[in-house]
Amino acid sequence: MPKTLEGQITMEKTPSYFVTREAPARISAMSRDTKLIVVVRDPVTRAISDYTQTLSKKPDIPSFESLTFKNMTTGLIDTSWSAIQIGIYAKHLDNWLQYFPMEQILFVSGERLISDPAGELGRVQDFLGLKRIITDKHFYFNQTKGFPCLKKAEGSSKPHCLGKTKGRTHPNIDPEVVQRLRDFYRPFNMKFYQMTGRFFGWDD
Ligand SMILES: Nc1ncnc2c1ncn2[C@@H]1O[C@H](COP(=O)(O)OS(=O)(=O)O)[C@@H](OP(=O)(O)O)[C@H]1O
Repeated sequence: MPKTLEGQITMEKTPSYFVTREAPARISAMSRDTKLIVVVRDPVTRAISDYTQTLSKKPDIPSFESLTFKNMTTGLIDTSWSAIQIGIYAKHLDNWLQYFPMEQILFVSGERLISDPAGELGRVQDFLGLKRIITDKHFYFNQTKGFPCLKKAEGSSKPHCLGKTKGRTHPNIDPEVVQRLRDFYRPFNMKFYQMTGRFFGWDD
């Protein structure tokens, strides 16, 4: 990481940090003051999105349903499959809390980032000790895309929306498998809500 001058914030983004065992110790050894921001969404939708992304690169992979189970007959879920593993947020957070206090970690809701981007970014700005510069007036909702877009991109007068790889159509998954996954994640989600003090609403 480059040195940071007074009045500057240095940021780095890598999705796999949150689920990498060695990451908290290494980041803490670099700087114990580091603030951490993690975007989380319903782990079931997350798993399907993850699978959809892999499928777009490797169309020959087995079905989501068959990858979900270690044993289809007993219904034993394959927790070693990364698409499933990553969504066990409470377990990953436990690992981070060995090195960082909860006050240094902010969880952003992926769902709210779509339905209320300004509200969610308001929390981010507060967490980073920044003035709330980004507000509702910076966004509009693009119905076709299903995502908010920036009215003006930085250094441009043109709007900016998310790229083509965001908002891929997810395949239809057997509702029984989805339900089985909901049941699997529920206790981990409850623990995660408790740990973070925020109810993400994935288990309504
Ligand atoms: N800004 C913002 N707000 C809300 N949701 C967002 C945002 N950026 C990415 N996404 C969604 O995250 C999913 C994974 O996207 P990634 O950027 O990590 O990967 S990828 O570029 O699509 O490969 C992928 O989810 P799905 O589209 O549901 O599969 C993205 O749409």
